[in-house]
Amino acid sequence: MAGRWEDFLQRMACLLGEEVKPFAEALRRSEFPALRVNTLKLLPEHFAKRSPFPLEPVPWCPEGFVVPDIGARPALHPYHAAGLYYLQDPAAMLAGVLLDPRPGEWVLDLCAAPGGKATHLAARLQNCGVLVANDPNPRRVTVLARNLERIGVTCAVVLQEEPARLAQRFAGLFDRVLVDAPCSGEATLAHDPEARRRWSPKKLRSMAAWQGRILAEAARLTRPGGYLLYATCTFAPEENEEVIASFLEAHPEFRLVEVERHPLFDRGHPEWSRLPLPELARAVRLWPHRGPGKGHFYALLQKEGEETPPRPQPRNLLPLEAEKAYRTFCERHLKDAPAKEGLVLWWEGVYRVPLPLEMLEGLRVLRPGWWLGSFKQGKFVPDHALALGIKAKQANQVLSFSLSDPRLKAYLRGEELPLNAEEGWVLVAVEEFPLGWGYCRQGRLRNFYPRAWRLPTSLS
Ligand SMILES: C[S@@+](CC[C@H](N)C(=O)[O-])C[C@H]1O[C@@H](n2cnc3c(N)ncnc32)[C@H](O)[C@@H]1O
Repeated sequence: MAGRWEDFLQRMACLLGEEVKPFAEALRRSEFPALRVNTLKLLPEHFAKRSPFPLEPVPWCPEGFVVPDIGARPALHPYHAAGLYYLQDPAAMLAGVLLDPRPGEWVLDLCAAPGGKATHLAARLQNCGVLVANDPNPRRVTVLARNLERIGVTCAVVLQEEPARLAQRFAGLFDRVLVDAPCSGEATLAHDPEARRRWSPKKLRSMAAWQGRILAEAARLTRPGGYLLYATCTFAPEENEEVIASFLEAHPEFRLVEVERHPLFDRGHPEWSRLPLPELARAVRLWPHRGPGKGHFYALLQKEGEETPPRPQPRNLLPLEAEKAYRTFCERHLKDAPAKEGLVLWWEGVYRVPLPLEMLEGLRVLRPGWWLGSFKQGKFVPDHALALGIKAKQANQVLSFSLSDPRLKAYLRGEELPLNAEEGWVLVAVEEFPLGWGYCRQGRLRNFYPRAWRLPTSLS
């Protein structure tokens, strides 16, 4: 741990003085888990009533809670599988609060994987509007798509693109843009040997140049009057105040916004920047020794002007046969069709897209929208994302387990279960929160819970 860690602390001592000791201790400490309640499924106060874990509120995020029990394993709880919460560092929860998207808006998360902040943005949108969740890393973007599905996000398009390609296509289109930039990750140095190996003062400069380039594309993507939030989980002024100072110098059409302050927020530090613009003090720094979480930097920027571009509506482009199969499924298994507009067939998948499909032409698309199911051999087969995006009361056949029912874990392990019900699709749930599909036939429930999510058989 010595070497780079010591170099890092020495640099931080120049900034923090005596405070570097509690700072270093806080970074070394193992954190309690923290979760953000998924308001697409239930309100924080309702979750608090049923929570199997003790909860302490995160001071700056009404949906956020620390779980002050080191033995709690919220990632393995069935509520996690049902998308009732997302595990997230408390400092990262401030992004959704500061950017604060409103239902109906068009929002872009440019560096979105694995989806902590994107799922928060979708929840604030109440699934109404458009969320473009993008990440150029092919492995990470797959995890992003899965997390959006688990949380029940139905308004998202998932892309795997470079920001410059998005800026060519979507310039001036988004009401709110988040750049949660790739950074040197100093907040994770104490526990991540790989981050320590990569870290060096020289590296901070090259990261800053990279961040500046991403931010410049994000500026093109923001509409006049729109908001752009820059975030990092690192402390180096090179990657924070200095990136914002250079950005403001090159983009006089943006101003730094003064945000509502919590007593635990520190300000940005102009005196740490080579370009000491006084307005840098409007940025927010969260420190790991002053509040929950490992620390973050945020700068909320607004573009001048006031122009909402036309928002083209998606059209139904489902071939007749596929539409018939989808409608037949809905009539038989659901109370009503959960999506009626913007239906498209993309490869074998039936999706509800939140924007016209032509807008995505030529881009690397992982999900053009909410994956309702697949059209195979003339039949509609529902997807996991459909189960997680609806309420149990919308399905005709529901098998809802209590937490103490041993069949619950058996289902999550992927096992087949005995079930006397009508032949057809069954929505499986925990306490009325959907978990996935099963298909009932001849007294057995075939298990369609996705392999990637299944509990290991060693966990009973
Ligand atoms: C700090 S992480 C994002 C975390 C994510 N926002 C969340 O809350 O879960 C930074 C992300 O930036 C992505 N990235 C790397 N290069 C990028 C680029 N040129 N443009 C956009 N994103 C990039 C990485 O793949 C990584 O997933």
